[in-house]
Amino acid sequence: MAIHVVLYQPEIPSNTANIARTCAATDTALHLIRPLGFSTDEKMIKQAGLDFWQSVNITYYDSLDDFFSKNHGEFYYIETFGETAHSSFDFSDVSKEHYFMFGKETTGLPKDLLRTHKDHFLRIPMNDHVRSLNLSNTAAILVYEALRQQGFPNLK
Ligand SMILES: C[S@@+](CC[C@H](N)C(=O)[O-])C[C@H]1O[C@@H](n2cnc3c(N)ncnc32)[C@H](O)[C@@H]1O
Repeated sequence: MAIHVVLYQPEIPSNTANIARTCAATDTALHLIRPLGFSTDEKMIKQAGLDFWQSVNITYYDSLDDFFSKNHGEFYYIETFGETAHSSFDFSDVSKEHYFMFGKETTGLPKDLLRTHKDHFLRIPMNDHVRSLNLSNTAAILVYEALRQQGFPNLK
């Protein structure tokens, strides 16, 4: 899988459900870093009507360190305080693993990631009428930007 969505401690179930649907529709891997603000047990998934959940390639992690120790590739941090537009990087190489990490709804990504990865922090351009975009919209924007650059492989 060349495209990966990584959610850092997501809190709102409907956001993760929307993102999981996007991942299911685009063969994108989903990585969830705990703690999660909701349960993902079978009963909850069934009650929420998430019939696509089983077709998403989901991996769970106990911490950021756990995530980084198990994944290798190009990491991008999608955050309002990024200084580079999200479309400025080349995601077109399908032989590479592109990881897009998104922050939690209330507080975003940990600021200390900036110290070592500042040049890979990407912002989706917007004005200052709102503090941020909805998390699930931002994931869809990044996934589809990467897919557009890759020519929408295996999608119709
Ligand atoms: C609701 S935002 C909250 C984070 C934000 N730093 C804050 O505290 O105002 C949740 C997540 O959505 C993503 N996000 C929202 N708007 C964004 C934008 N314009 N550019 C990049 N990422 C954005 C980021 O991944 C962010 O961590």
